[in-house]
Amino acid sequence: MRYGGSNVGFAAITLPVVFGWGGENVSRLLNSLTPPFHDASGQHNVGMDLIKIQNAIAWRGSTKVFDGLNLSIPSNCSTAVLGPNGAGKSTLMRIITKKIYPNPTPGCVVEIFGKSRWNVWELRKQLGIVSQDLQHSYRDDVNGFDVVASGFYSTVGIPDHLHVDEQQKDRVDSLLNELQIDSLRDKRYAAMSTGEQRRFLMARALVHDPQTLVFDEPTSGLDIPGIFHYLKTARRLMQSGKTLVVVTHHVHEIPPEVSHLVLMKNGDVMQAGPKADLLCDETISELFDVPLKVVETDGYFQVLPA
Ligand SMILES: Nc1ncnc2c1ncn2[C@@H]1O[C@H](COP(=O)(O)OP(=O)(O)OP(=O)(O)O)[C@@H](O)[C@H]1O
Repeated sequence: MRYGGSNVGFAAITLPVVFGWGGENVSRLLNSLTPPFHDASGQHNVGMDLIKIQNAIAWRGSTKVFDGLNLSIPSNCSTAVLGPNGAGKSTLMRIITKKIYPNPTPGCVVEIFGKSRWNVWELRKQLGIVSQDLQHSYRDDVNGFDVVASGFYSTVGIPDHLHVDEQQKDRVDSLLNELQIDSLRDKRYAAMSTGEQRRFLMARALVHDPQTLVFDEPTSGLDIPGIFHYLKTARRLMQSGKTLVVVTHHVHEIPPEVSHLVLMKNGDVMQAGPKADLLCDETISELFDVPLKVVETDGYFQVLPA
């Protein structure tokens, strides 16, 4: 089945339209404005932030979510952005995925891989995203294969004018196999369980083999085996050299390999630093405004009422 349209694609189209540009030249121009994050060998430039946001003011409807947000996520380790409901995590995700833009005030910086301007399709090749928004974007009748293949085009489904070639089909099939969802290849996405849908979105995020993946509330709606499957997959990805950013309000979603934390509260960064320093009773109690005890077993964390 073939489908068109996506918010992600919309964002990619919006940039050129807003600036009055069009075509491939746009991508070339945008990418030439700042130095590339990757050098000629495809390695990350050392010391550059993965995401850097400075002085960002952002609104959702009539709510001012960020009033001068400063946040940075390092490129040399995996990070969890942790915070309670309403902290601004989804809004941050929308800024990263270019679904919303902060007010264009002087001093406002939003850099991803060291670049402030992106062709969103190019960005998708380097940043694989699994988000709640994406999970709910697919039409009921799209099948598993198309969900994954649509990652090549950052679309939701495969529009009629786009073609999935043999090499792309092979890549999709190998990812379905890797994530153990090949038996669901032709199943309707709407008829899949939440956990199955999440695995298809993970495969979709991996089609370009991006160095960096962003998982937004990755275990929301999953049962215990589903949570363990996510943790196992996330760990395997990090052990194979990928960088993960996990955006969550649950400490149990933070795999042992994640070493850096950004704690968000009330639209601001409360603290940021090594996980070992921040995942403690006092800091996590302050973050969630409730007395909590943090327990750790084999690098996995959980919180209990204090
Ligand atoms: N569409 C909207 N219109 C108005 N206010 C909104 C809208 N979406 C979010 N907000 C507000 O923006 C603030 C930040 O919300 P956001 O969804 O970014 O937080 P969050 O950390 O992702 O929360 P959660 O963990 O519950 O998903 C909240 O006060 C929320 O009520």
